[in-house]
Amino acid sequence: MVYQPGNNNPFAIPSKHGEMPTFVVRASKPQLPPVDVILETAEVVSLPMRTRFRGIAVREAMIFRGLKGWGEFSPFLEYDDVESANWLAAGIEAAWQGPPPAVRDTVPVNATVPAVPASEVAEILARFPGATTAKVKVAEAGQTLHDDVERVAAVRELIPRVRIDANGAWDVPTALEAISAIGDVEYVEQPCASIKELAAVRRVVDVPIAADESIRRAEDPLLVARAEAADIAVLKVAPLGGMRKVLALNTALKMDVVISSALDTAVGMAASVATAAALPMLDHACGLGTGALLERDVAPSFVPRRGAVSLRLVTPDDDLPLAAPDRVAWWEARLRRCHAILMAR
Ligand SMILES: O=C(O)CCC(=O)c1ccccc1C(=O)O
Ligand SMILES: [Mg+2]
Repeated sequence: MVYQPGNNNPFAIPSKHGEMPTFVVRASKPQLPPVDVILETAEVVSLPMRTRFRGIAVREAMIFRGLKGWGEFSPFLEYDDVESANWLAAGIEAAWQGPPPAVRDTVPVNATVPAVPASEVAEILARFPGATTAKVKVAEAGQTLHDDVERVAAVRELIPRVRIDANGAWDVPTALEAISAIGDVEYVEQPCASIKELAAVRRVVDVPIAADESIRRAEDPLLVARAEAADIAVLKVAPLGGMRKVLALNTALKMDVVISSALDTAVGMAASVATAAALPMLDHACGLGTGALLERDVAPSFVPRRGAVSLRLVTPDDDLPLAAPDRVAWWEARLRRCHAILMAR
């Protein structure tokens, strides 16, 4: 924490020229609420999806209330505790610090198209009214390049600006082949898994390359920029440890950014939208319309209207779709382990 200047410090002594001294006090780490305080208000929810996404048919999440509102803790089930601890830091920040100051109150969003057959594209896009950009999942396991080409073509007929996300599934030659087969796109998100491969693809193709996993799952989120491996940074608030962490990264990266959800519930989405709303510059649609992919949410979802979502605080509904007792116990144990990791950081 930084206190300055010393104007309201009763112990400050003005210099002989009359200025008050500036001094800086740094806490060793941000204040963490005790884990039992978090657990007092915590609920574990189980949210069915309208369409399977990233292999997920039911989204589980823990939400809890702090002094400034609600926070979400929802790392994907397969993530380890060290990675998941970032998600907890983000939830605690939302609940005990609240959002940073906004510079806009709506955020343009892309339609998010899971790896569905081309025949289902229109029905998915109808959930994102007014969207002028669509993000299409490609390179799904068990599917072919032909499936991707057909799906993207079906999207393009309805929404001209398309970005694709391969989630790191291609090697370099496959990425080059796929990018040329799929044709004109706004950008290609995470075509390959490693930073080296991203850089190799980027050197050869004209389309911009976006990095997602190479930032949010990396030891050092700045490596992508140093390696000149991407044009655009896709930043997710929970995996990167919170709203202020993402705003700091945005400054450090000196790249165009897109804020995207991690399949957040409305509670996590409020923090993601608040982050996008606080960016000094925002030139691209964000991936914050995924509430439209949930059958049920913890509060009214951030569903896009006229291609944008609106900034707002979220209070969960009274009748939450609660998870079964064994799942609640699993999430409580995970919360305790991740909290211990944050205490030790
Ligand atoms: O960016 C979007 O349109 C939606 C968010 C999204 O795609 C996503 C959601 C959960 C986990 C991973 C991803 C991803 O971008 O890879
Ligand atoms: Mg992605």
